[in-house]
Amino acid sequence: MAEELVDREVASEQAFVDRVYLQLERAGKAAQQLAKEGHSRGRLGHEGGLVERDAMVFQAAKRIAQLDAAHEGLVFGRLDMTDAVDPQPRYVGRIGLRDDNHDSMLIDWRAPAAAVFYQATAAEPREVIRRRVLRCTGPRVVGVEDELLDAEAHSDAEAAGRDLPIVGEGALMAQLSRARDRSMHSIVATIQAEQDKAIRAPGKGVVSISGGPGTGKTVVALHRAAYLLYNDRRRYESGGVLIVGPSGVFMRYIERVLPSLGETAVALRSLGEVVDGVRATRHDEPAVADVKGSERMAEVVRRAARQQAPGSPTEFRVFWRDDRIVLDRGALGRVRRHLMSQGRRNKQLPRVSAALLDAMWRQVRGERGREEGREKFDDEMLSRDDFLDFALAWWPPLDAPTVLSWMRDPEFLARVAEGVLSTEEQRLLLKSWVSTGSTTGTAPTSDLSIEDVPLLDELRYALGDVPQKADDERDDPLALIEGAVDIQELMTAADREYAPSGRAWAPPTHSIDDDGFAHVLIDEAQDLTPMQWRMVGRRGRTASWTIVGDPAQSSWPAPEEAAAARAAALEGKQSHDFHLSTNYRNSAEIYDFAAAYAGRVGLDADLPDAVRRTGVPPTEIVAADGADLEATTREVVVDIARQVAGTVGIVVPAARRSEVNAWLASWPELADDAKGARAAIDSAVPPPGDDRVVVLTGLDTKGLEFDGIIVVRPDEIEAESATGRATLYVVLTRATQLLTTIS
Ligand SMILES: Nc1ncnc2c1ncn2[C@@H]1O[C@H](COP(=O)(O)OP(=O)(O)OP(=O)(O)O)[C@@H](O)[C@H]1O
Repeated sequence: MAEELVDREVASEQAFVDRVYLQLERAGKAAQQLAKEGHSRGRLGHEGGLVERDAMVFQAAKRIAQLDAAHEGLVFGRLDMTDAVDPQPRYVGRIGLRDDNHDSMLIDWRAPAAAVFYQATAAEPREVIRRRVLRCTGPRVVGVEDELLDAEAHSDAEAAGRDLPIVGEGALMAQLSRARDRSMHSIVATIQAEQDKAIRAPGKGVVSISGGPGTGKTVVALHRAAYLLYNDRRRYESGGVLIVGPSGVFMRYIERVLPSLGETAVALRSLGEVVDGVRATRHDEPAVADVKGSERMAEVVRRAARQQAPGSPTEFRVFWRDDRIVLDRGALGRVRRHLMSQGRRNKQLPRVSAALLDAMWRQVRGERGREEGREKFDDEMLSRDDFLDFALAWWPPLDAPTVLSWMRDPEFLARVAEGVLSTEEQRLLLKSWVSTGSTTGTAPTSDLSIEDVPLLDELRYALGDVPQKADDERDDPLALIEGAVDIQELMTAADREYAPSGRAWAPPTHSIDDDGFAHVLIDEAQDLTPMQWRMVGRRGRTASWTIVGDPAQSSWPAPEEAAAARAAALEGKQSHDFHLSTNYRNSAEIYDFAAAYAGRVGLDADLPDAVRRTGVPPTEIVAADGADLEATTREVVVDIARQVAGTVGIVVPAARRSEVNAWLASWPELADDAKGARAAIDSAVPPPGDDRVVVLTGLDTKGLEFDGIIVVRPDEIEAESATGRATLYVVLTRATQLLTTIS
């Protein structure tokens, strides 16, 4: 009987969903037609036609992308309101859709009219009688889950002849028990009231979202980005939304959420990719990372940017009429200081020759020379190759990688780090740089570590962009120093923000003037070093922000220093704080185990309630090193991979990663019968395809989740760095179903 009722309800929802898909197809065709018309207008050739074409094609393409992305679970919610408000059902979906009469068929989940879907509760039903979540696979309705919010209004409505049966076991539990795959999914159908508040907070100042593990901070922040884009598309699409997360693996884990919500106009960057054109994926060892992340590096880098280029000339001599002119160290030092006081180094390039000529002219004492005059003197010098070569070699246009490579020289580093870094700290820096690249010449950016990127960015800002030359001078480096240069007009973030809409976020330009965004969203913010805060701060000077984090999960050892850098990055902006209190990831058994660990080692953890019980507590196993450890790990991994349908993470100390990878490659049963599980060979590179089993270090697991977690040698993970206990706490909070530790 109950099954029949469910079938009947599913069938009736299917009829509505079918109508929606039909309408969607029509809307898609109309958009394509618009695109086609746009193209043929462009072919007319006149300028007006082209502008019109761009606008139309863009709008149409955007609409098509939106519709394509919407294909998964397009309709997910239904509200039945009290008679007084609306006797007709209201449907909520990933995008809004109207029928041919322009009446609303589907309400966009971000629209004000959809807010009640998330905010109504049994305590405060807000005229909602029944909230229904539709579970769909593509266009097929496979189930419905109802919640009765107002029993009194329900019996009134039924008495008045409306048929509102309550079926299912609750959408949230069904959603939380699903097997995990390699990407994060959107939660539009089951956003909880406290999460909804953070998602819909106004796009002003800083919205800060805190909460313990698994409370939905990441997924809420992503839905917030979609919400902001929906509500102020012009501002955020033209100004750009920057989303920063801890690692490349994490960015790939979350990258599908926004497109599935119909949004593609965002820049998703890991901390190693924040600077345009740079992509670092390797971490330095913890002791080195601590030095590179410290705010003190800003001073070291600033000094480096002011140093004379190593190997550049220190003297220039020339005869002119009766005078012997010598620019010696002292004279050049004065010119250098004068130029440096005028602003960023590269910005001074157009002034270099004039400043040198000033200093030289002062040495012209002879009568003949004086009589011929300054103008003649300048003309003659500027036509001499030796002068121009000198000027260019003495004040060359510099890029950040080059100056960073200077710091690989111990003497140079000692000079710029004096009084700021200890000898031991300098040794650590040198060790990390010398082991990865040459000590001379320009440095490639390909061997940079994630911790080098903020140093590079700091240098970009200390040096300034090399002024752009006019097109006809582009190939002539000397054009830079021959006085007037046509500096390309660059748009600031504010210009872009208010540029005519219809143009998406501009592509990377590598120019610091184009670094700014309209919104900056930082995930796992507790891990940002002071230098990383400086880097992201520069991208959000005029932006609104969303900042997400949990201090107990922090792997930065000096929290006060990071807090100060964060405050400086957000200076003058008002903060609105939201706190999430329910853990949706871990089973209660697993989270209790992790929370007990946090208490035992003295972490000041924010402890959420875990709402789902599985009846399976974590397992602790002891194994001796060597063959025993491998055999035990193998047994546990194979067992867990068979028990869970989704992903499995083997978390190991960094020093054991290659060892465990080698084991994995040699275990045939993983390939054969553990339900399609195969071993990933290197966790630094995310495995291809849909491998279910991966090997990760503790730091790699930040922000991720797996159905099963096996922790190999937790004590070693704990001892790996000064913040190893926080890292192990993170590791223990990654599993949705099964957790085993092997000590
Ligand atoms: N309202 C919800 N409905 C369904 N699933 C949810 C909901 N909120 C959170 N989740 C799920 O809970 C899990 C944890 O979410 P998320 O990763 O965003 O948490 P987090 O707070 O960022 O975690 P951590 O700080 O531990 O990395 C995800 O699988 C997410 O989809």
